Amino acid sequence: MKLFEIFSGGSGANYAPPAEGSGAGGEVKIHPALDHGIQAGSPDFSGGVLTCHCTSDPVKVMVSAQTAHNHACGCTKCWKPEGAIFSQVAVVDRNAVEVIENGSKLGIIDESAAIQRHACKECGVHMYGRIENKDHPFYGLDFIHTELSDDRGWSAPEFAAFVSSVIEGGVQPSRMDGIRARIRALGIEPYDALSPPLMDAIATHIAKSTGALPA
Ligand SMILES: N[C@@H](CCC(=O)N[C@@H](CSCO)C(=O)NCC(=O)O)C(=O)O
Ligand SMILES: [Zn+2]
Ligand SMILES: [Zn+2]
Repeated sequence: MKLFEIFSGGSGANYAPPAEGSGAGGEVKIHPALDHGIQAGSPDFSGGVLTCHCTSDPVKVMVSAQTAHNHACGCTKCWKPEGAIFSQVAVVDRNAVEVIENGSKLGIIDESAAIQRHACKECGVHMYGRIENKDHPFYGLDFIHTELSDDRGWSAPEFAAFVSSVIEGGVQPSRMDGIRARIRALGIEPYDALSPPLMDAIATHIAKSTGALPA
């Protein structure tokens, strides 16, 4: 199976957890779209419109396909809603992503990054992350945050990635046991990189490009 096949397979605007990230019930806050239980996706869902957080002239991006491999990501590069320590990010075929309004407000956060994040220069929200390197294992896929859409039915988060990286973002290392326990209680597994199937797929892509495995 090709990597592309494997990988294509409520707004957080007012979210403000306490500084230490514990809710009233004592739960660790992960992300507003996960904290009250993970919502299942709909098998017949076929996309929706992502809207940035600007109150006037928001950027709108049409995504005309269901997402795959939705996950919570603890890395420092993915966009997180105010107060959240994880992002929620999924992939979708780049051909299914189209900027439909106010695209002039978009700029690329870091042109040297593998995933070029096209963000609203006014509100800072990342509208889509695109890979331009054709040799990258994930070329052909865009990274999007489905919480930017009011549509319901997007694929559900399946795992938490780059969990240890939240420390790089300023989370106290002493909180990690609680964070991993909360992720497991939500019904998904915490990983310090991507999920094992995706890491295997990346390694397979590399092995085929180096010749360690037949192409
Ligand atoms: N410890 C680093 C990890 C950053 C990282 O490797 N992020 C991954 C996952 S992002 C979505 O799953 C990645 O592929 N990054 C490539 C890029 O961002 O261009 C940190 O926390 O910064
Ligand atoms: Zn905006
Ligand atoms: Zn990330």
